[in-house]
Amino acid sequence: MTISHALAGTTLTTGHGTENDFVLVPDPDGALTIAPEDVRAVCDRHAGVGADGILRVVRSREITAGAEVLRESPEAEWFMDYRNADGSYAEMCGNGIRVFVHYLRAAGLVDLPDGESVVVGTRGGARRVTREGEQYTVDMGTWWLPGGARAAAEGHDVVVEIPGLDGPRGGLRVAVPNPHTVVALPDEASLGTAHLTLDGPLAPTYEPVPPEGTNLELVVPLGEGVQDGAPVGTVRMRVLERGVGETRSCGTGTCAAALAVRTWGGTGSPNLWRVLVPGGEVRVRVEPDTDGGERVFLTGPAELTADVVLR
Ligand SMILES: N[C@@H](CCC[C@H](N)C(=O)O)C(=O)O
Repeated sequence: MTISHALAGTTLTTGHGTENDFVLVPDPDGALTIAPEDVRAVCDRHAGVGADGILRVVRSREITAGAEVLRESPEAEWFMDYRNADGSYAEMCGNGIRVFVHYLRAAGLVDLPDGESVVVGTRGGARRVTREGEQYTVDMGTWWLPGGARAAAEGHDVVVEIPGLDGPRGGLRVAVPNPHTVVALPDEASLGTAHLTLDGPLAPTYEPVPPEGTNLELVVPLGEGVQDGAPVGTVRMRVLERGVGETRSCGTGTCAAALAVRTWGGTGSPNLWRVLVPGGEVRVRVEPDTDGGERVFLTGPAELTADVVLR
C-alpha cells in the first residue's frame, strides 16, 4: 500500500453497517484532497486497511456539493463524502450514512439522544437520520423507476446475463437515487450459484448497458406475514456493488430490492420489508410523499470497530 502524504499520519476509524464496511476519514475543515489511488490504497484488503469504501467526514460548507445541500437544508452541518473502494464517487450510501452518524456521535460532533435526528449532506441530497436505540432510521428520500410506468407494468427494463445462472433474466432498474438493477431468482439455491464479480469473463452483462453503471441485486422473495398488525414482506438478497464488487450488504440496494419486489407484487403489496443480506438484516419502509410520490426509509445497525493511524 502506498498512502499519499495527504493521509499519512491521519487517524482513521473503521466501522460497518451489516458488514458493509468503511473507513472514516476525519476532515472537518476540508483540508484533505484524497486522490482515487489513495482511496484504493486504503480500501485494499491485503495491502491497506481494507473496506468497501471511505466516508470523509467534512463540514458541508467546506465542499462544493455540501454548499448546494446547505441551500436546501441549512441544518446539514456535516457532509458524508462517500467514495467506493475503486475511488469513484456515489450519490448515496444507506449503510454508510448510519455508520457516519454513529461516528459523529462517538466523536462528540453531534449530540443525538434516542429518538432525535440529524440531517446529513450527501451527493444525493440532504438525508435525515433518526436514532432508535442502537439502530438508525434514514429517510432515503423519494425513489423512482428510470424505466417509468412501462417498466413497472412489464416488471423489467433491462436484460441481465449472470454467469452461474441458466440464461438471461429480466432486471428492473430502481433509483434511490443511485442506480440499481434488481433481478428476481426463484429460490435460494440459485442465489448461491450466481457469480458476482465486476470484471473479467464472469462479470454480468446488461442490455441496454446502464449509462451511469449500476449496482446489481439478486433477490429471492420469501413471502409475506404480519408484524404489529401490518403486512410485512421478506426478501433475501445478494449484491454486486458498482465500484466495489460483491459486498455483504448495501443499504440503497436493500431499498431497491424491497421496492422492486413490491412493484412486482402490485397493489396491496406490503409497505414494510425485512431484507436479509449475508451481513445481517435491515428494514425498509415505504410512505406516501406530499407530492404524490413515495419516500423510502431504511432502518439498521451501525458499528465502529477500530481506530487506525496510517504510516
Ligand atoms: N454500500 C452502499 C452503496 C454505495 C454506493 C454504490 N456502490 C454505488 O456506486 O452506487 C449502500 O449501503 O447504499
